[in-house]
Amino acid sequence: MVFNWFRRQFGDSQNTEVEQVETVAESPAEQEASVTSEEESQEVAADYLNWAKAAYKNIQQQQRSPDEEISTPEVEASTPNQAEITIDESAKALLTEGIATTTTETNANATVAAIATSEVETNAANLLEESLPEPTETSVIEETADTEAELTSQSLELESTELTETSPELEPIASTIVEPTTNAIVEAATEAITPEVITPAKKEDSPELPIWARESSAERQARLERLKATAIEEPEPVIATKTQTSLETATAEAEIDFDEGFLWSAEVLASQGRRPEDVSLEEISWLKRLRQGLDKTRRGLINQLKAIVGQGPLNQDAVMEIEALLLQADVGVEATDYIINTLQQKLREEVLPPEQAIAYLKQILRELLEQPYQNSYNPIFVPEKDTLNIWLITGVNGAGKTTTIGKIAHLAQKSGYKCLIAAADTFRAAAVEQVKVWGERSGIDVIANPGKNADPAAVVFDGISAAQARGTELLLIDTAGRLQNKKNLMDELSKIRRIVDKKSPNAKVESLLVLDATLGQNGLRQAEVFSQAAKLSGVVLTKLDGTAKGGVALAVVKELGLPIRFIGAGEGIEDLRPFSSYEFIEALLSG
Ligand SMILES: Nc1nc2c(ncn2[C@@H]2O[C@H](COP(=O)(O)OP(=O)(O)OP(=O)(O)O)[C@@H](O)[C@H]2O)c(=O)[nH]1
Repeated sequence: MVFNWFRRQFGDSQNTEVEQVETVAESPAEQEASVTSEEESQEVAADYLNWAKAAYKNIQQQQRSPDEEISTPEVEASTPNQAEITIDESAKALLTEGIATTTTETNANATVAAIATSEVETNAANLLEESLPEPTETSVIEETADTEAELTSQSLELESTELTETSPELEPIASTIVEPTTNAIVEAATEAITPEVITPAKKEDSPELPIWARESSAERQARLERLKATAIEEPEPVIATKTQTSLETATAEAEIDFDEGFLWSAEVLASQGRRPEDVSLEEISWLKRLRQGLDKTRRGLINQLKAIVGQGPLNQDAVMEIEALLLQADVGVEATDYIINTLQQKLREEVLPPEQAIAYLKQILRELLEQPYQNSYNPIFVPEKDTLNIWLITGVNGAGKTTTIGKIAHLAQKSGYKCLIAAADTFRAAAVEQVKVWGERSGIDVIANPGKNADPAAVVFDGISAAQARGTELLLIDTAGRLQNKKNLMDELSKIRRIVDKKSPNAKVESLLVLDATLGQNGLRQAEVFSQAAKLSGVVLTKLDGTAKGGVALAVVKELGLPIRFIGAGEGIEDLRPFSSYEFIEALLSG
């Protein structure tokens, strides 16, 4: 059975009404109730440990026989609450000395919620009468599409000054675009978008650590070794029974350690109602990478927040301190105000101990990230099987568009979708070459036009023709981000959209904006321009690894009202996953 990486579930159900395992946030009262006694919290911790052990054992089995069906591991623990508690002495020691304290914030009563998927909105309203580009030569990389060969190439004369690779600016430069219909549009420079660079003040690490991290790392390592020795079988060498790609080999050979990162990842998955026998090393590794990636943002936040929030009702000084922390993490003014007001209201009513105050804060942040789902955005963002889904990928050059396309193509391929890429960012030859490289990496064909100054609209046309001929399920279109002004950008994107709607009126069309998280608040200005130019379905937030501005995710949602659909936390092909507000906030604020 294929694991659908977009749904994070096995199977490729074609239902639009899909069931999704979802964490239902506990109310603070429930959270309080769940930590009434030390004994109970130890039981919850023991459940999580059992879950982690079962998942670890299952992953070991997967590594031993990658081709075999995943079988249910001997240790039965479908959810933490149902898990049998059979813990040896080492595990008990580990529990009593720490893990229990970390579980109080999490949702041990994860429930399965059915969420209806609504039809993807298509923008048929803007369908205008426009002649499509005239057919000329087009090449298909890797494989020639046996399609309606009336494919097109129109010269697009553009005099543009190339911006530097690292600059996200859209410079105002006079340009001339010859439309496929030969109507020349001469645009004078109108607007400039010049991001400011805000460098947040660096925060020193607070010495305060969660209890389970207080012991020395040597002691902790020894404890974990004891646990492994007594409770977990050592993995046997991997026996590959099929020809593996380099990626598969890398995954199969990856180290699997029953360490803190594994325990944390297991707890996050278990809290969402996942079953240990359905969890793969890739999922665990991703969570570990996400947490590691958000390390810089977290270090500036968590310990100081704990120190402030734990003091009881917030006075004005404390509020200002929290405000400053959130703003430094690039959470933005609007989101910060919302968070502070909500938190303050709660803390006025009752005094919460630090752990519970943090749990409540997590709930506020999760709810904030999920706000767009209450206003017309579908929480499920999954390509529909046996249908042509067209995803337009937009964003300024350098934001990570090409990389994102490669990573989504990889996810699609792993999830059993027939995928194709159209390289319609034709402004820079290197951009097309990069898409080709990513296509090769993920084994996905790329439709491109080898000619200089090829018309992006023509490439889109060709891409759709090829996708229709091949029964493609997901067509990813790389669009240009480096247009000289807002009018050009809007014209370009709306032209592409018109072609998509006209050529494939039944396709499920989505537009994703790729934003570079390291730009923090400055990225929001780009987002505003793009959201005016295209009806966006959501945002892909890239480069979350290594930035202290991870809080920008909250600003994106609060200020633009857009949902985050994917997050990228690294340059590798596996370093992008569908966004989960629960996992993001756990990674951002884990102790
Ligand atoms: N650290 C990190 N780097 C990333 C991530 N995503 C992309 N990058 C890097 O960002 C740089 C720009 O990425 P591209 O995908 O080429 O960006 P683009 O928007 O397509 O820009 P053009 O290639 O100029 O069209 C590359 O060096 C990527 O490896 C990420 O999540 N983390």
